[in-house]
Amino acid sequence: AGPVSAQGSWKPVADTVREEYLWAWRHYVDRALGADHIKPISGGREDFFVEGHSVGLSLVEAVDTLWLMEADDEVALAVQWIVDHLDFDVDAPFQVFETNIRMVGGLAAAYHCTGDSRLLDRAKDIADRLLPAFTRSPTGLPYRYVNLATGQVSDPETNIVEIGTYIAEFGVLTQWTGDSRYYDLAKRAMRVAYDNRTELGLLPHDINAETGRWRNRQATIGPPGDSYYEYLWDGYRLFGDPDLKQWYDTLTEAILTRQAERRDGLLWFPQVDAFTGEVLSREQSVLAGFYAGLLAESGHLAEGRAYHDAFSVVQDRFGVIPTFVDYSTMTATRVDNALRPEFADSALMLWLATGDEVFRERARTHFENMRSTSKTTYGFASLADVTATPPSQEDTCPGYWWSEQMKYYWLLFSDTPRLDYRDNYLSTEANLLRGARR
Ligand SMILES: O=C1NC[C@H](CO)[C@@H](O)[C@@H]1O
Ligand SMILES: [Ca+2]
Repeated sequence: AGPVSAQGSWKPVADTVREEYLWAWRHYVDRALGADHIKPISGGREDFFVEGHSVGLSLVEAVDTLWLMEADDEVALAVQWIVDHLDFDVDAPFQVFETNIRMVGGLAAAYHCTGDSRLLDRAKDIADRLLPAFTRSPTGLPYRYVNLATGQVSDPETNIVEIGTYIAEFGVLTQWTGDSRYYDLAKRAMRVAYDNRTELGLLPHDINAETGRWRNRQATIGPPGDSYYEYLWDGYRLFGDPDLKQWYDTLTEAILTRQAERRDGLLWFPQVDAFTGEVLSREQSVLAGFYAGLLAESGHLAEGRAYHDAFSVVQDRFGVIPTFVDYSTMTATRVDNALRPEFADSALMLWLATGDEVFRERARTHFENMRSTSKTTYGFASLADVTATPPSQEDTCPGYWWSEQMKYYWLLFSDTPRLDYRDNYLSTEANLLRGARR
């Protein structure tokens, strides 16, 4: 069971999370089975990776969430669809980073939860189709796209997220198949970026895969820097690799020394010039909210709490956190929000690290505000303008919704027996790669 708490008071919220999820899932099955996305307002279908060819993205993202919710009939339906219909022999370029965290991760998590080796076979199949992006790169930094059928690679103008967010999914594949190529290729790419850190110990975020040279000067813990740092720590936590911990600690020390700023008692992480430390922008992406959880789990609990406190002020002010907020004025500089899960992600991490009820309260507000603004005819919709009255919706639901926030809420409120609350691992896409209790 989770940290000791008044379980009874949270059960009704957990039940509502599960009801809403299964309600949305039934509409997806009835109207968009096999589509990457359902269009929640019109009930239509939408492709994500390649226009005109879906690969069942939302279904793959949903399997471990359904399993944790003990919706075993739905799990069986999803697994059967994967076995019968999921085919990666697609003659088109797929984005390597997105395909890894969503499809490799989703299938690996489905295997971890169900033990069905056909799912591991599929995870290996898609991972193998991504490898040319790494093996055909002169530096080991992967190209951004690979054609899943021909292995043709393209677009070296990449960033540290898209070269550095593989070690969790590739590492468990190495563990589960015995093939060390996956781990070695993922780690090699991370090393190239680390070895090119500036004298201040900071990393710019854009890099060229063919030359290994930086393409910009700005450092950020938000996109497209965020999950590079996340996966250094995660790789150490999952596989005990001391290199990854040393790289993480070195970079995090520099971030906390040179990139953290307190304003009106709140902790923020502005964008800075990686070579001089000059503050370039005080905008915070809603995606940067994950960093509060990463700091908390990696030995910087005070800073993790403080950064979540800062984002909690934003949630209280706007209801739903805008995609970009300038913290020097507390104004939204981008007013949309594509059902972003990061505030709930770090609320779960902080609750697991502290048992402090405030993080469940904040996650409940996140859930209630999402329900009241995003729920529509056939599911939950991204928001075009969180500042409008009422907030305006878009006819799309991102694949990560099926894997992330609803799973975070469920784990926070249900105390499900299917999770080992003391030893578990959720990837940056909330794919459960450790801690399933069958
Ligand atoms: O790491 C990620 N970045 C963007 C998405 C959520 O905002 C999601 O794909 C994942 O959490
Ligand atoms: Ca993430």
